Formats: sequence, structure tokens, C-alpha cells
Amino acid sequence: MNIGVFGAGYVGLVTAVCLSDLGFKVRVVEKDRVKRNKLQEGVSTIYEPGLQEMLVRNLKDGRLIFTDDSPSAIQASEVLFVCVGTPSRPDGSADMSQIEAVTKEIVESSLDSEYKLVVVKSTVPVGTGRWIEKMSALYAKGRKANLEIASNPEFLREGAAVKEFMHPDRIVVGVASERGKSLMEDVYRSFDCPKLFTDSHTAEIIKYAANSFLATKISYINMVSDLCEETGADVALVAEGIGYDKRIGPDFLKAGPGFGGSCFPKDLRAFAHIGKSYGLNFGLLEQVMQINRERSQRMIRKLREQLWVLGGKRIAVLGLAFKPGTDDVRETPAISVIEALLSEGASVLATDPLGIAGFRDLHASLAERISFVQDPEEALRGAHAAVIVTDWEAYRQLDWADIKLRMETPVLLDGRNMLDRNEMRRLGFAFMAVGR
Ligand SMILES: NC(=O)c1ccc[n+]([C@@H]2O[C@H](COP(=O)([O-])OP(=O)(O)OC[C@H]3O[C@@H](n4cnc5c(N)ncnc54)[C@H](O)[C@@H]3O)[C@@H](O)[C@H]2O)c1
Ligand SMILES: O=c1ccn([C@@H]2O[C@H](COP(=O)(O)OP(=O)(O)O[C@H]3O[C@H](CO)[C@@H](O)[C@H](O)[C@H]3O)[C@@H](O)[C@H]2O)c(=O)[nH]1
Repeated sequence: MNIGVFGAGYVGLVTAVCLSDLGFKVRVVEKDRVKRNKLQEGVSTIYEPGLQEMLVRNLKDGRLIFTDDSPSAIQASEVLFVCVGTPSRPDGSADMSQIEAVTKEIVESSLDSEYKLVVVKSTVPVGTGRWIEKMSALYAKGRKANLEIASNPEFLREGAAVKEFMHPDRIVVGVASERGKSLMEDVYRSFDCPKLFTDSHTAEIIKYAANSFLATKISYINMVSDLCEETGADVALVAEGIGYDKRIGPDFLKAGPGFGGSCFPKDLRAFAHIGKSYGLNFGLLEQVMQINRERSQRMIRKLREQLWVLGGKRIAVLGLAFKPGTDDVRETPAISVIEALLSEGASVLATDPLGIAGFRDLHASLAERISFVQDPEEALRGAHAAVIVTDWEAYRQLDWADIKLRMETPVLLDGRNMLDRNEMRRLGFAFMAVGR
């Protein structure tokens, strides 16, 4: 089967590379020339375990090409995956302009052609499939674009994207016709997981509902974590204690600096906006977001409790990526932590194994006000305090006994509860964790 993919970001690139690895011939339309050329030369534009090797293998075998020639890619493909971005607009709603632009391109290149299934993999508001149908009719200007629109939300997590694409917990497809369903069954034939076929509205809602639920779990445990701190309880044990209950489950109950990344914050804003647009009270999600926004203030308060004055002090921020295993710094909790430190007059030296270049690029005005260093030990040398924002395994392996001697004052805030607090205190750190 010939497959077209629009957008070679996290989702599009992983989708394209994995589907080509399964034997499909995949043409990827990417409008960013620099990205496209790099990919065509076999250099992955994102860091994901296993992706680079698979990219090279499938390019070499001729099953994968990156192009800006969308008409040819559209004409050659039976199934077209739409994986472009749906970023937040200022009011929190999803910006649908990239999806709209792709719709136009697809319609204009498939007039009077054979049936094609357009599969929306991007995270989109309920009703998007209908909008695409409506716009398709308008762009076709009375001619016939033989397109069916399906929804196939993607649930992969960054840092484990290839593994999660290939071995998902489930596949959700919102599709109306038997023909469309059968094509999607062919695409996912080799996947051994529950496959849920629904209408497109249901599939679209499933994606936002899943992300909002997971983010709610995180804010919930963060709220409980604050209570644990005030009362001397241990949030990790509380999470374990509730997580054994199969109805609750142990995952997504790690207290920390709050959720970040390119999905949860954006998707919660969009889902709340969708609820509001239907006159519904989605105040629960407003609370989830509010709790998340307040995380950095709580961290700063803890530092102040140890250091008295933060102004003029040097603070090492360990971790810029929104979680370990990725170079992605979109909406990372590090932003609000750094902003809060700067507003206290502290100077910030930040480090991250993969995230520095992206942070400099994406958060340029904030990046100008801080310094970066690749080596965490260098970041810690002479610092008055360190804050762990991302739980990179490498931070566990640091020689903390030696680091303590090299810091100006050995104050350590483990924002991810990753270090052994008894050991750290034994080493002589003024050590703070989260919710314990
Ligand atoms: N990142 C994730 O882990 C993840 C997981 C599941 C779902 N999603 C959703 O998938 C969608 C894409 O996310 P992403 O992180 O891959 O985004 P991204 O911004 O990394 O990638 C989008 C890509 O689309 C390209 N593009 C935009 N318009 C185009 C056009 N007209 N033709 C060709 N290419 C075009 C951009 O240049 C970019 O490379 C979003 O809706 C997101 O919410 C993301
Ligand atoms: O117990 C936890 C689990 C996660 N996080 C944080 O939550 C954020 C999101 O983490 P994660 O879900 O692992 O990362 P994403 O790659 O953003 O994946 C989410 O967003 C994707 C895009 O929609 C979905 O496809 C995935 O299913 C969904 O997990 C990160 O900042 C994590 O540090 C916590 O603070 N505590």
C-alpha cells in the first residue's frame, strides 16, 4: 500500500518511519526545507531511541522518501496521514490553520481521482472531520474529490515514540465506511493490541479525554503532595498505596514540577475551550491547569526557606527537557522555574544532556538571561543551590559527595524525587524533595 504522510514532526516522522519499516511505501510531505533535506540525507531531526537506524534503513531500501512535491505524494497514495501541528491560539483553542492548509492541498491534488482515505493523526477538536469534509467540498468548487475522512489519534509518548507506536496499548480509529475501515485494518494488521473502531467524533474526543485524564492524575498527586509536605507524610508511599488499587493504577502518580511538553498543556487548554464552546462546565480542567501553574512557586518557596535570600545567588538548574529521554523543551516546567528564579534576582546556570540547543532556539529571550553548560558538574561548581527539574538518569550517577564540596552552599532541591534523600542528607546536603 502507498501511504502519504503530511508533516515530519514527532508524530509524522515516527509514523512514516515505522510504517515504512513494516513494508509500506511512504512518501512524507514536509514543508520545512531544512528539516526535509536533513531527513532525506538520513539524519533524524529529533532524538528518539531507535529512530535514526530505522530512518536510514528504510531510506536505503527505497520505502521512504521526504518531499515537498505534495501533488505527486497525494496522487500516489491511497491513505494520507495528516500529522501537522495543532498549536494553541492565544485563547487556548487549537489553531487549525495547518490542518486547513493540508486539506486544501489534498483536495486540489485529488480532484476526479480514485478514492483516498485522509486519516487525521494530529490531535484535533471534536468536529474536525466534519470541517475537513465541508472545506473539501468548497475547495473542490463543484468538482468531485473522492475523499473519506477518518480520525486516528496518536497516543505515543516522546522518548519512547518508536516503541509506543509499534506496541500501542490500543489503536483508535473513527471511520464511517466499510472501505475506510478495511484500509485501516490493513495498515494496522500486524499490530497486536485492542483496535477500537468508532465514529469520528468519538475518536476525536478519546484523544483529548485521555490526555486530560492523565494530566488530572498528575495535578491530583501534586495537590496531595503539598499536603504530604505540610503534614510530614510521604507522597511516594501515598501514590504506591493508592496505585495498588486496580481502579486507580500506579502510573502517572509521580509528584514533581508539574507536567509540560508539547501535548498536555496545549491539549488541556484546547479541551477546556471545547467544553466552554458547548456551554459546559469544564472547571475541573481549569483547576488541573491552575495547580500545574503553581508548581514553580512552591519550588522557589522551598529554596527561599533554605537560602534566605535568593537575589544574587547562583542556582544550577538540572534539566531543561520536559522529561528525560527527549530533546523536546516545548512548555517544559524548566521555563517557569527559571523565570521565577530570575524574578527573585538569582542567576541561573542551566544544564541538560539534550535540551540546551532547543531551549536556546525556542525560548530565546529567556535563554539570553541565563547561562548554559553541558556538564552538570560544572553547573554545580560554585552554585548556592541546585534544582533537579528533569529526572535524567545521569544525575543519579553524579559524584554527589564531591559536588557537595564544590558547591558554594550544598542546597539541593530534588524536584523529581529521584535521589536517595537519606543518602543525600548523610552526605551533608540541605536536601529537599517533593511531597516527602
Ligand atoms: N509530539 C507528540 O508526542 C504527540 C503525540 C501524539 C499526538 N500529537 C499531536 O500530533 C500533531 C503533531 O505533533 P508534532 O509534535 O509531531 O508536531 P511538530 O510541530 O513537531 O510537527 C509538525 C510538522 O508539520 C509540518 N507541516 C506543517 N504544515 C505542513 C504542510 N502544509 N505540509 C507539510 N508539512 C507541514 C511542520 O513543518 C512540522 O515539521 C499535533 O496535533 C500534536 O498534538 C503529538
Ligand atoms: O507521573 C507523572 C507522569 C508524567 N509527568 C509529567 O507529565 C508530562 C508528560 O509526560 P508524558 O505523558 O510521559 O509525555 P508526552 O510525550 O507529552 O506524552 C503525552 O502526550 C502525548 C501527546 O498527546 C500523548 O500521545 C501521550 O499518550 C501522553 O502521555 C512530563 O512533563 C512529565 O514529566 C509527571 O509529572 N508525573
